Amino acid sequence: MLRAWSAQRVRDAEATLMSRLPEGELMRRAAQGLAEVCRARLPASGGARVVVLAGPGNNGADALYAAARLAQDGHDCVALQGDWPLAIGDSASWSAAGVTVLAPGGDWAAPLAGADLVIDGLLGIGGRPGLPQDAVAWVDAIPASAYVVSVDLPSGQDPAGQSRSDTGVFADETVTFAVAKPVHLLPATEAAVGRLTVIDIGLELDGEPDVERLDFADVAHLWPVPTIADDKYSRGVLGVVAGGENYTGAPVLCCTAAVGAGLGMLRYVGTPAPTALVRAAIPEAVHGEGRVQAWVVGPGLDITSRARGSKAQLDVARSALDSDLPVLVDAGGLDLVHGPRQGPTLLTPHAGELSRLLTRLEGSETTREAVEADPLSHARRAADLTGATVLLKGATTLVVPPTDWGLAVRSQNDAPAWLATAGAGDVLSGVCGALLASGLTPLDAGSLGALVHGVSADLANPGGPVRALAVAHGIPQAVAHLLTR
Ligand SMILES: NC(=O)C1=CN([C@@H]2O[C@H](COP(=O)(O)OP(=O)(O)OC[C@H]3O[C@@H](n4cnc5c(N)ncnc54)[C@H](O)[C@@H]3O)[C@@H](O)[C@H]2O)[C@@H](O)CC1
Ligand SMILES: [K+]
Repeated sequence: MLRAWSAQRVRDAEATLMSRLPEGELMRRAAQGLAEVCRARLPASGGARVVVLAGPGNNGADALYAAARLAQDGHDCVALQGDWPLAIGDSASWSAAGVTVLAPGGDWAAPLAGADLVIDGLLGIGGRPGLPQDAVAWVDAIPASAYVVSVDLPSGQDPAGQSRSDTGVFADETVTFAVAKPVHLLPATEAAVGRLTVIDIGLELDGEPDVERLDFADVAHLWPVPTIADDKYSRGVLGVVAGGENYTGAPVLCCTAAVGAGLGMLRYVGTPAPTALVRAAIPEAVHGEGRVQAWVVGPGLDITSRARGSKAQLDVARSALDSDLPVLVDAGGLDLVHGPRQGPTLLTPHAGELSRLLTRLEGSETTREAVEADPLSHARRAADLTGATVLLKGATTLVVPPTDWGLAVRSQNDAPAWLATAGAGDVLSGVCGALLASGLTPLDAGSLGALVHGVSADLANPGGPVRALAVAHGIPQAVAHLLTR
């Protein structure tokens, strides 16, 4: 599990540790780790051009110290200083250490254009979103051929990871200290981070983190692997209320994925046309209402439909939501959510569905663009209003429990971009529903389901396009791959 703590909690822990260490020791460790990573990216023979974007705070100091070490290897190190005093030393002391500091107003364009490696030490966890004025032009002029290493975080991006800045740095690699921070894992900022390297500086953080990410090694701990004592009922029976006369594909995708995830049994409740398709595609399914351990309500469900069988199907959907069983609510089923329900609940909207849900529940308009600009706050609002865990689908998928539970948010980024395709959400609902039926919490079912869904997409056609049905069919192999790796 990858864990991230907020900038404030890292600062508090740093302050405690610093009071027990010689002055400057933490920064020495940070700069040493940073220099080692940069060294590994540069030719051992020296001679590369390294350009430091030296900010006004300790982030800039880390970068300057690291550059001084690279200068010892024979690299040509230049630091750009903006309209602010350097955090540490002056141009004479850095020059003695092998780093040429270009004062504000100097000709920075030529050295930057020739950079092999850029060390972005503008802002770290003390940064507010946005860049210092002088640095905007520097960041814009970083050549595409340079390898950009951001110190602690890509400068200009929000350390809390809530909002994205298009003018901030987009790094090839971010070298952070002690632990990851939310900026590294959350959807608004993760794309700017590049490869993430965490350097041990002897700082331990404890208590519930702010953000968590399941990794492949977590699958073996969480996945409900059956034992010889199990039977089909003990492994979990899932009821799926999905599809309608106009939406016949969603239930096939959802049920295929759910059965493939290793359910004990699946019950399907649909209208005539999708029922015929589910009968043909998933012979394991049984049809009609009956005892289940969890429900999936909503893929391809049109609650306004008057077609044959729709009313009876909707009655089952409503009674599922009225029950105290775990329910995953997706797509059309989200229109049936009015507030907190009794049982464990996982809502799985995409940004557009979340904006509509919030608009309806709050009685004032929330746009899709607003959700996309700050996914975490909006998912949290929906979780707080409904008492449900909210899985917000996207390139990075968030799984957000209500604030007063005091739990970390999960953020999963396991899927290739090819997975942005119709039907992928129906597959995800089937996998997560199967996990709910086996007894996992909505938080675990959502994040583990998102991970397996992404891995299945990757394995279905590494490096190329995937269709949702291939992802659904690939779930059993993806689970085996993760359990036996
Ligand atoms: N605190 C510690 O013990 C350690 C800190 N380290 C480094 O120190 C960094 C934090 O240092 P600081 O607290 O000095 O903070 P930063 O270096 O992140 O930046 C703070 C400075 O930038 C200014 N600033 C912030 N946002 C701005 C904006 N948008 N536009 C213009 N100016 C802005 C602030 O007024 C302040 O002068 C970490 O990210 C890490 O790189 C490491 O050396 C490890 C140890
Ligand atoms: K930085």
